[in-house]
Amino acid sequence: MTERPPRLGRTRLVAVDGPSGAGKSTFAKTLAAQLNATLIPTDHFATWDDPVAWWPRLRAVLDKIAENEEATYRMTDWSEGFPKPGEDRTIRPTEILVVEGVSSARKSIADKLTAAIWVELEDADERLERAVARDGEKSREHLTRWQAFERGWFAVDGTKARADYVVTSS
Ligand SMILES: Nc1ncnc2c1ncn2[C@@H]1O[C@H](COP(=O)(O)OP(=O)(O)OP(=O)(O)O)[C@@H](O)[C@H]1O
Ligand SMILES: Nc1ccn([C@H]2C[C@H](O)[C@@H](COP(=O)(O)O)O2)c(=O)n1
Repeated sequence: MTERPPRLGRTRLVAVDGPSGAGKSTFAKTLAAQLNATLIPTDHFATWDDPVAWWPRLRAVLDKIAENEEATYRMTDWSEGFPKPGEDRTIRPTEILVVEGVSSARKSIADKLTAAIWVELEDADERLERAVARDGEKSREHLTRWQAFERGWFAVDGTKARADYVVTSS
């Protein structure tokens, strides 16, 4: 990854995208630790009612990092299994920034990405069961709705076709 050039100012921005339950968060945590990178999960912005339209708030953070400035945002808190406003988080300029979550590799950020990684697991039922096992049975309805939404999003955005790497979960 460090052989590829930075495209967000001095920062190498790496996006880990793919459908819910495929293993993005798990993969991205390991990747960020190995690269000594800062990790921003899009869960810090998304809520059930706002799956992707929060983007301007994350984009504002990325724009500050591109200017080599620190940036602060209010995290969504999922600790009780539902989204509520959480604490502020400040991100400092960094050599490598990993952004992980559905829509993190969206078309509008493609020219700033050092790498787009697509994490997938073909079996949609298995993905749903993994996500329900993670979040609890009460989340099944939300997750089912979310997975239907993201299918449409990915089809329109064409995310996978732009990926530099495809990681297949097993
Ligand atoms: N390779 C794997 N094999 C089995 N289970 C896995 C694997 N990778 C992740 N999981 C588990 O599957 C669940 C979903 O993984 P994870 O949260 O990383 O996916 P995600 O793509 O980030 O999902 P979401 O978009 O819903 O946040 C978690 O409970 C995780 O521990
Ligand atoms: N513990 C969590 C965290 C997030 N979610 C929601 C947030 C999104 O609506 C959706 C997918 O998140 P992404 O992979 O895009 O970061 O899941 C949740 O239900 N439980």
